[in-house]
Amino acid sequence: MPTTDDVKVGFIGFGNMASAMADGWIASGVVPGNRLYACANRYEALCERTESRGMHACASGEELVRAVDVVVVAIKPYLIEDVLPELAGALANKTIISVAAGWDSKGYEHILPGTHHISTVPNTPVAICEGVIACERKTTLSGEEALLVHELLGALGTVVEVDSHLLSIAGTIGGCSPAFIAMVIEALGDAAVKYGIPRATAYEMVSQMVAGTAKLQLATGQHPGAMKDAVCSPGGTTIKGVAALEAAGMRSAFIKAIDAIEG
Ligand SMILES: NC(=O)C1=CN([C@@H]2O[C@H](COP(=O)(O)OP(=O)(O)OC[C@H]3O[C@@H](n4cnc5c(N)ncnc54)[C@H](O)[C@@H]3O)[C@@H](O)[C@H]2O)C=CC1
Ligand SMILES: O=C(O)[C@@H]1CCC=N1
Repeated sequence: MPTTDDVKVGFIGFGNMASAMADGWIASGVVPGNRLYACANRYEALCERTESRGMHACASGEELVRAVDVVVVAIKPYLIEDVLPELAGALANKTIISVAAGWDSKGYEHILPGTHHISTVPNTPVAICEGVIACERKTTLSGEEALLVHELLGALGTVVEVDSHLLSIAGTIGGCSPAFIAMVIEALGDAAVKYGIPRATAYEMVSQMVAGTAKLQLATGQHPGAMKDAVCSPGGTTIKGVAALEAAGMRSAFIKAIDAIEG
């Protein structure tokens, strides 16, 4: 059984999510580039993305699976049923980590019965080891494999284990919300630019403010409402902005965004 000292990890599909995971493993030192492998549908483009990271590019899924111990399934969810069954033989003795939204343990048992798999949904901040990785509690991994996978994923951020019926919403909150928060950063950046702050300075300020607010909540465990109240002086400036956000339906807009995905 491999350990993090010698494990070889391969990505089937090497787009945004897979490359973020590779960057996190390389940055953390947990899996160096020379133990990371990838295959994708456009080999030339793949080589550019792997070479810059010191990784191996494989010409086919078969070649990739044979080379590694742990296989990360990082293609679009609708491709999984086409791509994986052809690799079933080679995957039989491998540890499979799925990152595809909507693919739980039951789905994998259907297309790859008897294989060793775990279903997860990470997010793009894994690239700097600040991710959230939702993991289905139900897996078909052995105890040793589960320990290795948790060590690998733990290097990328906070691992949150959930029951099967919560994997979808946990994946949505962790996996999709970076897009929403990036929109918030862009919007506040636009507002800063409107009042004369240069764009680069605006994004630096806004992103640090978002990171600092989130870190404060994590460090203190404060209720977010109490954190908001602490900024709103009576008759002050912030409460005017809070009232404007409420009038614009900010809270229901976020809840509707989640409903649009989960509903
Ligand atoms: N982008 C994100 O923030 C997140 C993505 N995910 C999941 O990650 C998976 C990949 O998503 P993205 O990286 O965003 O997509 P992407 O479009 O950036 O990457 C997809 C990759 O799959 C490759 N590919 C296409 N057909 C292939 C085939 N037949 N064999 C091998 N490789 C093939 C493409 O060349 C590309 O490298 C999806 O299942 C998605 O649900 C999960 C959480 C967050
Ligand atoms: O938008 C998507 O389909 C993927 C799944 C989670 C985040 N991004």
